[in-house]
Amino acid sequence: MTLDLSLYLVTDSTSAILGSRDIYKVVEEACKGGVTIVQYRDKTSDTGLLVETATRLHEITKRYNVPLIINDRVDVAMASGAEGVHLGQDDMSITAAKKILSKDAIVGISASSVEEAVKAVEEGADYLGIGTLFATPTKTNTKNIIGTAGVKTILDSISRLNRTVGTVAIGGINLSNVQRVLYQSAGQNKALDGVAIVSAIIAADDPKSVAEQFKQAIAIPPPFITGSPEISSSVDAGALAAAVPEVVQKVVNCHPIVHSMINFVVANFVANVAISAGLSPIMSQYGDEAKDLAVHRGGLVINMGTLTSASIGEYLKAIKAYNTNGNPVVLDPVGAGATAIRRDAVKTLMAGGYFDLIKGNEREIRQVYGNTSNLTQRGVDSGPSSLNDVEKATLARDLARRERNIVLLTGAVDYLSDGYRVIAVKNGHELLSKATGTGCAIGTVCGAYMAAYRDDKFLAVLAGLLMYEIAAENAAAKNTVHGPGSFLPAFLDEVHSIWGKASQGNVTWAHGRAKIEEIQL
Ligand SMILES: Cc1ncc(COP(=O)(O)OP(=O)(O)O)c(N)n1
Ligand SMILES: Cc1nc(C(=O)O)sc1CCOP(=O)(O)O
Repeated sequence: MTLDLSLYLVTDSTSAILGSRDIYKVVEEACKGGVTIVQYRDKTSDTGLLVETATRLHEITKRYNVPLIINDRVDVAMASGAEGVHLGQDDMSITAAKKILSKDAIVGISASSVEEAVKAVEEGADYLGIGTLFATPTKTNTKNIIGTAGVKTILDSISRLNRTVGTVAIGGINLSNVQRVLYQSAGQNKALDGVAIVSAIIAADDPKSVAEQFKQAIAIPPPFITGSPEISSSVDAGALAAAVPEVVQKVVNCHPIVHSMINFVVANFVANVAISAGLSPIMSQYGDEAKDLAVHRGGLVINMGTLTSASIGEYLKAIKAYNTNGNPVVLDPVGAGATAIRRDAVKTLMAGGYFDLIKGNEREIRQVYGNTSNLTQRGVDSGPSSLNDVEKATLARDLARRERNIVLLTGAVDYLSDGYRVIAVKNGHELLSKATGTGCAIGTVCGAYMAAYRDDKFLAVLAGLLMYEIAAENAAAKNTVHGPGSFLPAFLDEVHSIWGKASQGNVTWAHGRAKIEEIQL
């Protein structure tokens, strides 16, 4: 049997995951759905039952030409005729297992650090189970949560050894993060060979269908090289505009928490916008606090406007907490190209976690993307544009496609993309650019919108943006508004007025107001 690690199913017989279902049926359905290797992992049964279950599982997996691996127990692998074992760092050594097992037996081992991985490869492991990728309720006593950045470091280290070894990541992988796990963890010369999944398949109502969906997600061609045929790039601007009021209503009814690690110049204004919009803001720069805050299904905003020597470490702690809890994170790379410190900060943050939304002006987005030829940035203001409309739309699309996220490139016209769909949003008012904080507040609003409306992040960001920019248009139209000083309070009033209407189910505020255009690239 060939070793195909691409979709590696690890079983779990506990009531929390398997429940009252039949493990044999679940494994058989998963094999039908296309899992390529199965590990029988049972931490509590006695040896007799382990051998009996493994033997029956092996009869099933053989029918699908899928290798069966036994967790921890070389004796059970031998007694059941399974194709191999998976060892933990505290189990028998690879050398000892290889001595006992047949010469073509598969021996895999867990690795959570470069040292463990290198040692395992040198000892002749057939594959590594690299983790813990993300925190997971399936196994809470894990050593080290390493994220995609940790997996990438391990892959880079073992690729230098010039030895053949398979690799899978394990821990918290599900259908919504599997593609970015594969993309973000890829090292320079070595990518993961697959993903190991427990609860997302074993606890699923329909394991076959979920396995099929994993197969599809894993098979999507790498973005950037070719457009993905599975994902539509066409936009129905009218339908998007029509969907916005309902999203705004859902968000205001949900009153999501939004944690802003925001610059001190604008913190007060941004908090006022958030409160006026019916959101629940907290402005905390203390990364360790994020552990407690990240459990509330809110969003996090990283705004680099007033970096200090301590900021990056604090940001990384908070990003990790929100990524681990599956809650959205926004990067607002304020002044990204202005100094060497900020340029490095962008790289560190991009490698250290996942951003659901990157929001910035043209120069900031170019800096994040790495399109920096002839790019100068003197301070944190946007400066004159050097790209035409199509180039801006392309930049937003390409960054979103590369990062598998949403990109909002702000300016007189905003460009919003999820890597496939691209729209231009022509709402807003010039007065928004005449005061500090008005751009930063968009990041906070959109972070909260993505947290409260999870069906479509692209639509969530669009809804937050339109609510904000229509409020600005309403404020600017007031005859009491003569400039930035009178605009800001009027703007807060208008945000609050839309909140009031939306919370009563009144959608008239949005009628005929969205100025959205599809961009075909
Ligand atoms: C594919 C894969 N990777 C890692 C593990 C974890 O194994 P281990 O460290 O032995 O921990 P337990 O599974 O024994 O709790 C795995 N089982 N499979
Ligand atoms: C069995 C196991 N080993 C891990 C490790 O980090 O070594 S994490 C894990 C459980 C993974 O479960 P799920 O896919 O449900 O998150």
